[in-house]
Amino acid sequence: MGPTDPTTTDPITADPVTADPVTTGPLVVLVGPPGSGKSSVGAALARLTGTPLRDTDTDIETRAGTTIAEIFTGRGEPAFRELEEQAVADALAEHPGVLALGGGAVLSARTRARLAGHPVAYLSVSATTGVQRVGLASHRPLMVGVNPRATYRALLADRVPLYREVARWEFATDTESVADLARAVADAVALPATPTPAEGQHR
Ligand SMILES: Nc1ncnc2c1ncn2[C@@H]1O[C@H](COP(=O)(O)OP(=O)(O)O)[C@@H](O)[C@H]1O
Ligand SMILES: O=C(O)C1=C[C@@H](OP(=O)(O)O)[C@@H](O)[C@H](O)C1
Ligand SMILES: [Mg+2]
Repeated sequence: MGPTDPTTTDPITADPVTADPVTTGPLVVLVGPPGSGKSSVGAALARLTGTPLRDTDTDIETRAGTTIAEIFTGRGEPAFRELEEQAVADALAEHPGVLALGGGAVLSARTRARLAGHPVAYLSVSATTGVQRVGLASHRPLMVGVNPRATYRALLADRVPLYREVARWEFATDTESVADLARAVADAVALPATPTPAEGQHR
């Protein structure tokens, strides 16, 4: 996907809204399903560009003082989604660097509207690779179940249109390394790469 017109729908009035590019906020926002590499590529991008990383899953756990798995089990998914909506809104308002969202953040219409105008990159992944990457990780409560592959396919069917709605760029991640993806995102979004001391030694 190349640059797209960041058009979305006002969550209150349902009127189409064409957002102007925002001039403050994160340098780049990463969206995509679990296992697409948002957290890993986000960390690599932050290192590459010498900018801070923020991951809304970490923010939610810090604020709640517990794990995402505990929030899902103890309070339920709707409670988690409310915390997530607030965490994304705060990070969009406050964070100037690389921002990785949780895979389900785009389920919120308010969040999708808030993302309009921000430089959003969608990391895509096939169901086969996505399931391999997340495995049966219990810290991803949505993936715990009898048939993770069917769960993951259903998740992709629901969400791929939403990732595409909010993103200006799309990167297929199945056969790319985290480092190559970080460079590709930095190039597309025109982020300046800052050589780390380790890279400098090879010059
Ligand atoms: N491009 C990639 N190639 C190989 N492994 C990857 C890639 N991206 C992510 N992974 C691995 O997949 C797992 C999930 O990655 P993570 O960054 O946590 O994804 P997300 O935040 O999108 O759920 C981690 O073990 C990570 O090392
Ligand atoms: O897809 C989802 O609904 C979720 C994805 C997770 O983040 P990652 O996409 O970083 O794994 C985390 O927010 C939570 O377990 C719910
Ligand atoms: Mg993550």
